[in-house]
Amino acid sequence: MDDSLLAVRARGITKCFGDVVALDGIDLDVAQGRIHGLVGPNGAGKTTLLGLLLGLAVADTGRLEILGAPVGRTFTAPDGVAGFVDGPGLYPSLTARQNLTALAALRGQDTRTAGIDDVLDQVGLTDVADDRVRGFSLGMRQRLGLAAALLTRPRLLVLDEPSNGLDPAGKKHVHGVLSRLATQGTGVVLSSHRMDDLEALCSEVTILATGRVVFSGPLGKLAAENRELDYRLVTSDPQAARRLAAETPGIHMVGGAGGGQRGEALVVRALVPAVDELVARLVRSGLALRELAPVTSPLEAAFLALTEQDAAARPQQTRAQQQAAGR
Ligand SMILES: Nc1ncnc2c1ncn2[C@@H]1O[C@H](COP(=O)(O)OP(=O)(O)OP(=O)(O)O)[C@@H](O)[C@H]1O
Repeated sequence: MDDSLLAVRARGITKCFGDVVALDGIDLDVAQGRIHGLVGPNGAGKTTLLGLLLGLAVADTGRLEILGAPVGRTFTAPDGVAGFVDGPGLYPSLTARQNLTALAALRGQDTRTAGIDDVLDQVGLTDVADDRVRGFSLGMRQRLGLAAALLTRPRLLVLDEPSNGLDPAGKKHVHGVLSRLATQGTGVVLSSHRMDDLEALCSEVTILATGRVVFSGPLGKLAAENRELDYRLVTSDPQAARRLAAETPGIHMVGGAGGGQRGEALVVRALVPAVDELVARLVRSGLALRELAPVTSPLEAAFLALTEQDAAARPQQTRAQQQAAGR
């Protein structure tokens, strides 16, 4: 990838807290205009990594470049970066609008032209703009935090679990905002435990486990290359579909056509090319394919497999163990 188009370029990033190795040699590339998901079990290092991108902490070792500029060793948000970890910092006794006005004034922006009404509208908080934040739900605070970040017109947006507490309408607003920002060229890095959100939003993901990257790349690569998944198929002729599936190389029968819901679904385990071949055979035989979907999403399947493998192979190291291993 052309480095000049990278919003984030991290190489060999390590961060310890006392004896705990929170990040252990992280490499990460995030292109401008992409939404990049960070996923991993509790304690994997997601918040620590996001904190480094926001300038809330500095790495012990490694090289971090944000929007093409190397990050120094001071606790300052790199230019063009906005976002939050552990929830946005807001004044509870002020209204939503007053919070944004205060933040804009602190940054030296003209509060009349800062676009406060526009960002409130983008995150769907216009109706409660003059209510005090003290009474806001978690989801409303998250949306106001996003509005505050938008005011700075960031070129890199960093969000820790932005979907937390969002109702479906709030999620629609937040997803819309992030997708629009990415279309306009802003890089977005966000963490989440919600695989469905990540799949809906992100073009690429990094899976962290015990402070290390176990996968980083396009979501499609997880489905296409990594492993067999279970797929559920509904066709116009379940018995014929079952026969064809049994004859197709690389297809393993898991259940269905009798065992499936309402006796009509077939569940097979296969890699993507074998599923493609099965679909071609179904169509050639004149069967209608009415549904085809993975039973567990590719991201969830990869997440479980990769993080379980990692946990079995390598429990989280302490700094002393890491040094003893020569790293
Ligand atoms: N300030 C700190 N002091 C001591 N240890 C810390 C600190 N921050 C993080 N850690 C430790 O670093 C490791 C990574 O924590 P981090 O919060 O980055 O994980 P996470 O992936 O965000 O987890 P979660 O999904 O639970 O939010 C954990 O073992 C955690 O206990």
